[in-house]
Amino acid sequence: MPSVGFSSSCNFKGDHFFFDPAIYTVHRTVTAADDHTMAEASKAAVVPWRQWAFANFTSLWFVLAPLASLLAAYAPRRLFQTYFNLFLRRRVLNVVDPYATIDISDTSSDVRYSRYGRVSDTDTTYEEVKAYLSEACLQQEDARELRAEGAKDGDALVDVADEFRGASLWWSSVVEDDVRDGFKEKRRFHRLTFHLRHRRLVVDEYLPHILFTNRRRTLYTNSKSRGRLAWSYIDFDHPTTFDTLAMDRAKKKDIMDDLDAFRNNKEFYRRTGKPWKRGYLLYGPPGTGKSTMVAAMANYLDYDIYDVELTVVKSNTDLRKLLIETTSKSIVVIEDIDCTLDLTGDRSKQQGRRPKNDRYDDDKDRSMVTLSGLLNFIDGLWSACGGERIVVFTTNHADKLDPALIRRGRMDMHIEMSYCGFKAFQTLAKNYLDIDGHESCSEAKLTPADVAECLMKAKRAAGSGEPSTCMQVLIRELEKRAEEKAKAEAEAEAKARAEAEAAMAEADATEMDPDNSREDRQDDARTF
Ligand SMILES: Nc1ncnc2c1ncn2[C@@H]1O[C@H](COP(=O)(O)OP(=O)(O)OP(=O)(O)O)[C@@H](O)[C@H]1O
Repeated sequence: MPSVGFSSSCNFKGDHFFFDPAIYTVHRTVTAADDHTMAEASKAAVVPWRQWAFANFTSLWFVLAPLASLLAAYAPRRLFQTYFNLFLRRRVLNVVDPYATIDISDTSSDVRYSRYGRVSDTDTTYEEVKAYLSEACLQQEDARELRAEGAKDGDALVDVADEFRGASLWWSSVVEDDVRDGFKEKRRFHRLTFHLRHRRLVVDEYLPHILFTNRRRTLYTNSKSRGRLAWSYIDFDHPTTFDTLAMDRAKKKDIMDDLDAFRNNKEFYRRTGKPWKRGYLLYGPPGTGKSTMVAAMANYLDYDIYDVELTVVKSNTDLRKLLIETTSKSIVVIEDIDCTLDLTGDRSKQQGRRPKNDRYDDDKDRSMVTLSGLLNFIDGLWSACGGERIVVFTTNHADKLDPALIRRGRMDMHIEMSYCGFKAFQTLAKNYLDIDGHESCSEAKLTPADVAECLMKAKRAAGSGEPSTCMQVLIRELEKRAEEKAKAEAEAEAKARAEAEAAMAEADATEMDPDNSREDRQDDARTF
């Protein structure tokens, strides 16, 4: 959560309100020219006033004193204090100083705690505001660049006046000493000052405007450091968009419409009692763009990505902890889910088959996340926390997954990523060679990754980038790839056929001469 706090500051000086009636009276009565007259006049004015005050104070005291002691005895002290703090003081202060400030602190040195203990810090609000201020500074000629006291060398901080819908706002950078548990640290924050009457505008519109337009997407991944599982993160800066994604246009539009419907229908989800989340299963052969699709989704929705590495998650509880720490407006991805874990629940079947990127030798380091743990992760009670979340599984073999894992409702949309068709080829030709509406397309089953590689080669080989030369190289390259692929497939097929024939021949031999084979088995037994 962004650390945004309100404070109303006030330079209240008591002497502004100091009032001495005696002196006031004396000055008003100084009209005579000589000292004697002045002294007489002052005596004449002061004495009756003092007498009046003394007489009234005494009688007032007799009235107020019992009232005060009654109040002190019976009035609830807290109520009194609250009333004073919330009402009287605020009223007075607002008249004296009608400006409010919001501090957005740099939390990089702070530590956040969840109910499970210390967690990684993931608040990037400070950096987003800084990006906004740097931009504003470039645009405003009168914005002063200054270094706040205590800032590190080379760290230019800004003092910027801004305007939003007619409201004037001022930003300044502040560095303060912060003493916690006996340790002194520098606390850095951006301070926004504005008139109190713009409070709603600032909170509801201005700050979201800054944080949204300067929001940098983040790619998180879970890792283990010193035995503790936490999200680590980097800026997510993937250039893929739905425009550059090569796939059938109608299919692409379907996906974009579905994402729009998800994003814009918060109210619908609330009304129908459904948690605001959606699951996508991306399946297809390697190199058909499953990971690329996730990047395109994140860029389209402007969401962060949480890339879950299941092999380092030891238990269902750890998985749940990770889930709780994800924020809304995010895509949680589990890639190659079929090879990451044994999700059948029968671990004995998995002996000898290690996960793709298993780095651990001991069984104690193996992930014990179960199918039910994963199902809970997707749509258990915890999964609804935060809302506006998308879950994506990618796999090369959808048929290997447990049907419970991918049933509609969990994985709402199943998207097949397939070989490069005509439209996909055109998109790639446009992306790589800047050629529009090219007619040729390989008949072979090439993945977009294969085609992309050919296009890169064609561009390199053509050197000058002349489209016609490029195309010749490309067509040659595609044909070569297609031949290689056909050859590899034919070889694989021939091998599989030979193996099947050998197995059938062995079975026939056993059937025709059962005694012989029994003798063989007895011989084997004697040898042992
Ligand atoms: N549909 C596509 N549109 C544009 N580029 C693509 C597409 N598919 C693949 N590519 C290119 O091929 C590369 C590999 O694609 P990607 O990693 O997305 O495939 P994948 O299906 O996730 O593969 P794997 O199953 O092995 O993880 C990408 O970097 C991208 O350049």
